[in-house]
Amino acid sequence: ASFPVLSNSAYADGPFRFSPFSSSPSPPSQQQSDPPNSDAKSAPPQAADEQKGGFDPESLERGAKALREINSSPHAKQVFEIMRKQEQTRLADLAVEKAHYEAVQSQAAIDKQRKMAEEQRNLVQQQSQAKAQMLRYEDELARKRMQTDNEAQRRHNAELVRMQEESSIRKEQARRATEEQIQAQQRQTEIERAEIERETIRVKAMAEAEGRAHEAKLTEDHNRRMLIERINGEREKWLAAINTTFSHIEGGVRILLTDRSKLIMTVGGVTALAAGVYTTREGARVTWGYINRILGQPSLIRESSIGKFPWSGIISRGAKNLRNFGTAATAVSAESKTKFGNIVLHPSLQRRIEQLARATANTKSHEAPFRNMLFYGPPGTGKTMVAREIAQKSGLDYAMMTGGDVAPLGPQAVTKIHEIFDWARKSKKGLLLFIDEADAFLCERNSTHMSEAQRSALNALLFRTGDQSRDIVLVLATNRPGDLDSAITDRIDEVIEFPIPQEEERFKLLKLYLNKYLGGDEGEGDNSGSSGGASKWGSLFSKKGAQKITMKDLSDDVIREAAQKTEGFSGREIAKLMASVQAAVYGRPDCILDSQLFKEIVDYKVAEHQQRIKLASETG
Ligand SMILES: Nc1ncnc2c1ncn2[C@@H]1O[C@H](COP(=O)(O)OP(=O)(O)OP(=O)(O)O)[C@@H](O)[C@H]1O
Repeated sequence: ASFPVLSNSAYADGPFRFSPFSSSPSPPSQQQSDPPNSDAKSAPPQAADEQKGGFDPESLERGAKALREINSSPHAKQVFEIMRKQEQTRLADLAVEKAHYEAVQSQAAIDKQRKMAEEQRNLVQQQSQAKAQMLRYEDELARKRMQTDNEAQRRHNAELVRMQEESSIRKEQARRATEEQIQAQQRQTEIERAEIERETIRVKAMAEAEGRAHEAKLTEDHNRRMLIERINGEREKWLAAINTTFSHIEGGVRILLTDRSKLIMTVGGVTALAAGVYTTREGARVTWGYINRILGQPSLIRESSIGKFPWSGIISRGAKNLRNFGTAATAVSAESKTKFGNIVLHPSLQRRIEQLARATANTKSHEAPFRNMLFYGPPGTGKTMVAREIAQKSGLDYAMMTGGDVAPLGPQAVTKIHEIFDWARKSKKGLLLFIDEADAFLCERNSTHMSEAQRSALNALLFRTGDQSRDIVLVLATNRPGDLDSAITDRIDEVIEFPIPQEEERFKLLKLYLNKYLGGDEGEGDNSGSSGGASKWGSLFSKKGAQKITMKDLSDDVIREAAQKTEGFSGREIAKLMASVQAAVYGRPDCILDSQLFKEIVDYKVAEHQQRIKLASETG
C-alpha cells in the first residue's frame, strides 16, 4: 500500500487540509474522471472555478504528482523518514510551545499568587494599622477619662477643704462670740460690783453728811437770826438817809420849777452830757475797729506765734512765743530742736519731716524762696501735729487756720484772705501759714458744692500765692488730696503722705500714750482732741489727790501683742484706746492696770474698730 505523501510546502500551502495518513485521496474518482486536459481546461478560469464550486484541484494534483515522484524515487524511504522526523520536530516544537505556554501560565499563576500575597500583606498591614489606631484611641480615651476623674477628684478635694475651712471659721467665730459674751459678762459683773461698792460708800458718806448737815443747820439758824437783826438796823439807817435825800431833791425841783432860767440850763446840760457819752462810745468803737483791722491778727487765724497786737507780744503771749520759738538762727543751730519727740512716724517719713523742718528754717537765712507743702493721708495720722511741729521747729512765725472757717464768712471771705496775706507780710522772720482741712475751701473750682463766695476766696488765695514767696510757706493738710483744685496742687513743692501706722509704729504709739496717760507724763505734748482731754482729766484726778495708777505685769510683750491686734488703727485711734484704758483704770477702786484689763480694752476697741469699718463699707 502506498501512502499519499505531501511535501511540506504542499501541505502548508494547499487550500485543502487533510491528514497525510488518510486511506484514500479524495476525491479520487473525480481526479480520474476529470483529466487535466478536459474541456473545462480550455474554459476561462473563472468559469472553471464556478464549475468546480470554487475548489482548486491543482495543488492536489501537484501533491499527487509529488507523491508519485516520491514513490518512484529510490530515496522514498529517506524522504519518508525525513517527513517523519519533520513531523516529530513539529511535534517537539508543539511540545516546546506547550511547555512555553505552561511556563507562561505558571508565571501568571505565580504573579497572581504574588499579587494575592501582596494584597494579603497590605490587608494585614491595614488591619494592624487600624488596630494600632484603635489602641491609641482607646489609650487616649482612657487618659481623658483618667484626667476627668482626677479633675473631679481635685474639685471634690477642694470642695472638701473649703467646707472644712468654712466649718473651722464658723467654729472660730462661735468661739470668739462665746468668749466675747463671757468677757462682756465679766465686764458687766465687774461694773456691777464697782457700782455696789460705790453705792455702799455713797450711803456711808450720806450718813456722815446728814450728821454734818444737822450741825450746819443749827449754826445756820443762829447766823440767820443775827443777819436779820443786822439787816433791820441797816434798813432803818438807809430809810432815814433816803428820806433826807428826797427832801433835798424836792426842794431843788421846786426851785427849778419856779425859776425858768435855771430849768433851761439844767435840761441843756443833761442833753449835752448824754450826747457826749454816746459820741465818745461810738467813736471809740469805730477807732478800735480801725486799729484792730490795721494792727490786729486776722479773725481767720486760729492760732499764731505772733501776738494779737504789736504790744501784746511784749506783755504776755509774745514773750511766751519768743521763748518757745526763738529766732531762726537758734532754731537751726540746735539739732535737737528738730526732733519730733511726741510724734511717732515711720523712720523714713520722720527723717524727711526733720529734713524739711531744717530746710524751711534755713531757707530764710539763705534768702531762697520757700517751698510749699501738702500733707495728705487718712484722718488721725498726725498731719496737723507734724505741721504744727514743723512750724514751731522751723523758727519762723506760724499761723494756723482751718479751711472750714472760710465758707461761713460768705462774701467777706475774700477780704479776710487778703487780710491774712497783708498781715503775714509784717512778720520779719517769715510766716508758715498752715491750712488744716484745706479741701474745705480749696476744692476743685468746677465743683457743684462750691459757693460763689468760696470760689472767690480760692481765687484770692491763688492770686496771692501765684509767685514763689520769700515771706510765706504754705502748708496744706487734707484727707482728700484728690479734691484739691489743680491750680492749688500746682503751687505745691513737697507732697508728703501720712500712712496708717505699721506694727512697729503702733507699738511705739502705745508706749508713748501709756506713758502719757498712765505713767504720770501727762502735762506734756499735744493736748488737742479727745485724747488730750482725757489726759487733762488724768492730771485733774491726780492733782485732787486721787489714788495713783499702779501698773502690774504690763510687759513689752503684752504691748506688742496689742500692737499686732490693732492693725489698721490710726494714731488718733491708738491715743483714744489708751484714753479708754485710763478711764477704765480710774473706774476701778484700786486704780490698778494689769495685763488682763489692758487686753480686754484692746480687744473691745479692736472689735469696735472692725464694726466701724463694716458699717462704713455697708453704707459707703
Ligand atoms: N504719728 C502720731 N504720733 C503721735 N500721735 C499721733 C500721731 N498721729 C495721730 N496722733 C494722735 O492723734 C491725734 C490727731 O492727730 P492729728 O490731728 O495730727 O491728725 P490729722 O492727720 O491731722 O487728722 P485729721 O485729718 O482728722 O485732721 C493727735 O492729737 C495725737 O494724739
